Amino acid sequence: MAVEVDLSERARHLAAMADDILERLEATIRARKDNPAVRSYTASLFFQGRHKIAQKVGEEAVETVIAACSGEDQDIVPEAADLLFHLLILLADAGLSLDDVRRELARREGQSGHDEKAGRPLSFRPE
Ligand SMILES: N=c1c2ncn([C@@H]3O[C@H](COP(=O)(O)OP(=O)(O)OP(=O)(O)O)[C@@H](O)[C@H]3O)c2ncn1[C@@H]1O[C@H](COP(=O)(O)O)[C@@H](O)[C@H]1O
Repeated sequence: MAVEVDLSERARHLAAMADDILERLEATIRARKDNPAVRSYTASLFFQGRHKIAQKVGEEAVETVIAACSGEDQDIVPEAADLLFHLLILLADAGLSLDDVRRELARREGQSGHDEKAGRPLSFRPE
């Protein structure tokens, strides 16, 4: 019983930490968008525009896949961080935020992916 309490406290702690850094990073990214700094990588991506940002998201996603399929499991972590960072930039470029994604995930909460897929019109189910 005591172990269960410890585990759930640890899970809450880890979730709070994750929220924190994502919130801070999102705020930094928004600040770079509103006030571009000369030596800012983020600002340089906003300057290059949507296609470049989307391309970076694609590259980082592929690098995450490669790490998942060929490296040590720990190698996924830095690639996942790159992917999340660039995804936040893409959201910000589109005037969207983590809250929009949170709302979408909350909307889906409790609905099995299998059930959702089975409920799609046939035209959305190629296989
Ligand atoms: N979390 C990150 C972060 N993760 C990855 N990167 C950068 O993302 C780039 C992606 O790596 P790549 O090798 O794919 O990129 P590249 O080859 O340089 O780019 P391309 O020329 O291929 O487009 C690297 O330059 C990384 O340093 C990041 N750059 C910034 N941040 C955060 O954003 C904040 C603001 O950074 P600036 O906007 O640079 O001030 C920082 O304080 C950090 O908190």
